[in-house]
Amino acid sequence: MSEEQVTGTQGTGDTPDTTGTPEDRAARVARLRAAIEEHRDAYYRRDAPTVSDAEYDALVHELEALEEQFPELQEPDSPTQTVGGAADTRTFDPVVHTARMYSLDNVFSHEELDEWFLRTGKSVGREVAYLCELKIDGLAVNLLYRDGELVRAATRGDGRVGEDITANVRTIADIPERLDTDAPPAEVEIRGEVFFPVEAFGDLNASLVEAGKPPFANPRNAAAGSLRQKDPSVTARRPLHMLVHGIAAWTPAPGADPEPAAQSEVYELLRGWGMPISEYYAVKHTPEEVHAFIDHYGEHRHSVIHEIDGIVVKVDDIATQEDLGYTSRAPRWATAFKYPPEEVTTKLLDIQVQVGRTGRVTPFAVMEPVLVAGSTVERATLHNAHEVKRKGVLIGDTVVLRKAGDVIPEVLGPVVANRDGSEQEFVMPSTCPACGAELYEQKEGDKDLRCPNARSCPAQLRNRVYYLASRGAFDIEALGEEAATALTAPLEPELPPLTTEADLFDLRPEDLADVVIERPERKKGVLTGRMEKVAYFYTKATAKTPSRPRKNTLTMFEEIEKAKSQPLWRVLVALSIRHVGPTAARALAGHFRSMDAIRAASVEELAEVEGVGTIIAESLTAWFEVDWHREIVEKWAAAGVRMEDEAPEDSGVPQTLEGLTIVATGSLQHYTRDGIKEAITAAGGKAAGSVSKKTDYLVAGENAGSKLDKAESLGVPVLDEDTFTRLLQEGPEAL
Ligand SMILES: NC(=O)c1ccc[n+]([C@@H]2O[C@H](COP(=O)([O-])OP(=O)(O)OC[C@H]3O[C@@H](n4cnc5c(N)ncnc54)[C@H](O)[C@@H]3O)[C@@H](O)[C@H]2O)c1
Ligand SMILES: [Zn+2]
Repeated sequence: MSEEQVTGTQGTGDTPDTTGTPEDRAARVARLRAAIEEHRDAYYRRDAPTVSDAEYDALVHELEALEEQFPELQEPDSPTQTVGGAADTRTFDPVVHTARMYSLDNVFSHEELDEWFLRTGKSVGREVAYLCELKIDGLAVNLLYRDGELVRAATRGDGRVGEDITANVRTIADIPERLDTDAPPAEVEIRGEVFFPVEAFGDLNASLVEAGKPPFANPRNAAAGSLRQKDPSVTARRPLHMLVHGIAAWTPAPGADPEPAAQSEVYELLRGWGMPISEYYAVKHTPEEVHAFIDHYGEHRHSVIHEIDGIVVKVDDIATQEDLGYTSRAPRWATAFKYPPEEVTTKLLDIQVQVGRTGRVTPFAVMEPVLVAGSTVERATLHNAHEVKRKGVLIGDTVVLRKAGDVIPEVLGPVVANRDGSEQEFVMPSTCPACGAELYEQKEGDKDLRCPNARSCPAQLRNRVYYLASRGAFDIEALGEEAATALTAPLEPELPPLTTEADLFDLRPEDLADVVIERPERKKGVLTGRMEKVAYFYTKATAKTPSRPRKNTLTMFEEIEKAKSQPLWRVLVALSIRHVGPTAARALAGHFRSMDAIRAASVEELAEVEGVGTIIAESLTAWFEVDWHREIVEKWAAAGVRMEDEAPEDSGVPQTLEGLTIVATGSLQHYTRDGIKEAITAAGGKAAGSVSKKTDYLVAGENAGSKLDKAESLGVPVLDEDTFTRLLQEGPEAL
């Protein structure tokens, strides 16, 4: 990066700063151009960008806006007018492309896309069909076939001159040496994208780290770096794939296949020749259909094996493409709709460890807060010490952080080029940070380390208490994360109100009068960076009023009281027995109906219950063998927690769903996630979590995602909410 960090107006469509003197503007334009060229060099030549694509795009966007508003600043060799990249002719032989390779223009919103439709529609003068396809985030490659034989493969380079990577490309299994046709054209260039499957990325970085080599920041760089190797045997070991998306430089041969007249026909022809074609393209006839295609893949961006950064929209008819032509850097007949970025770079400030509910000690990344996919992220789990090593990240690194929609944020890899030598390797502690106990591996060679002090490690106890109050267990809303800390690990008194969850239902408000916790101080909701001590459950005494329980504390006690009559499956979940989540707990409660019966059952009897199995059965029996575990159940029972469910006959609910397995997905109007499962189970059905061939019905609400796709592909009947209600009331005959 240049001596001075040039950053752009992040995001899209922001107007650049156009105030200031013409000299200021010219200087800004010069700085932007220099920074963009530097980034291009790092990205295309070294396969190691130092900023995220979003940051790069923001620079380009600002430059474009300035050049548009002040035409006197335009230059033919500005990065806005040229295809990014240059052939590295010291490592590779240069290749002059027979037909130029272009970049693509971008739009960042549906409005901008509509403007593009309007522009193209106006130039063409009639309605046209559009071919929509996924924009593959990989490396552009040009394949030259002469008389049906692959004779040369090259990178894009600057669009005119690329790099000869023929030997490397021959190692990619997707790419045929010979076109599967008896009548090939005399010469044709086939263009496409080489990519690195997202799933294989973690393994590649792990093996690089192990060999003492720098890891890649993301799959796109892994593709480029793997292909642009001096030694093709290195490329051969990488799981590269290719998808092709265009032809150029077609020279006919007598009697050969005719040149296609539409982009969609190109794909049919290429498929017939044995070339790898994406299965996700479609011809659309109206802008509305194109918008819908874009929205669909915006939601299903991750069901594809490669990364996608957008959708490419192309005029389908090739004669019309030719009429529309090209600018100096991109076709006018196509544009790329860019999705909001999911990858950003940020600083890895520290790696800390946390102790979970079951004693697992996991490292997590503490990062400079950064906005990605709509939310601010500052932490991400790193799973275990082994995973930290595999990723090759060091404390102090700039890292690529990826957050996809609602998916948990993930640190992809380090930006090695930004290291200055001050970065530090993470060292996994050998003792528990919460209780000091020596950590152990549960099984020889386990990647996870655990704290053995299950009963009284404050961190484990706190997390169990937080969990037992959660929505899937007792559902005690007023007992959140902070209250769980205050009950089990307060600053004062030294002996916390709870030293085991067995005593939860025996707590009284007066036991909590002295509890003080320490927490980050906020002024008007904003963190001040200082810590403050607060009396947590009680108000502070003043000269006039004595200390008394806060409203929230009283609510917590009311909710704890109510929790005593929760159904058996919720009690089971609340016990934090490994592998016994809501689904298994429902199955167990449905079958045995009482805690005593579950406790008395043998491993075999437990394992026989549908949805339970040996692992859960063994985990249950082992759990009941521990004294302090049994004490929890006994103390809860003595305090009045209900330990059995009413018999199904007594429940009065007609068993309309007997023998049916039903999955619910999406948001429903009259049921919560748990509510619908309860309704299904109460009516004798099985509420399953995922769709399989055994699923009888899928109940789909609004924004149903992958489960709906799966059900449709397996032919599982899909019900809307009203139909489900009818099924519930009248049974399957009613449908
Ligand atoms: N982080 C950085 O420092 C840095 C530097 C330079 C470029 N970049 C990134 O690279 C991109 C710009 O590069 P670009 O000029 O190559 O443009 P582009 O990647 O936005 O679009 C052009 C390319 O898309 C490819 N493509 C993928 N799927 C396609 C399909 N289905 N049909 C047609 N083409 C398809 C083609 O190979 C074509 O060359 C931006 O995303 C930018 O953020 C990042
Ligand atoms: Zn511990």
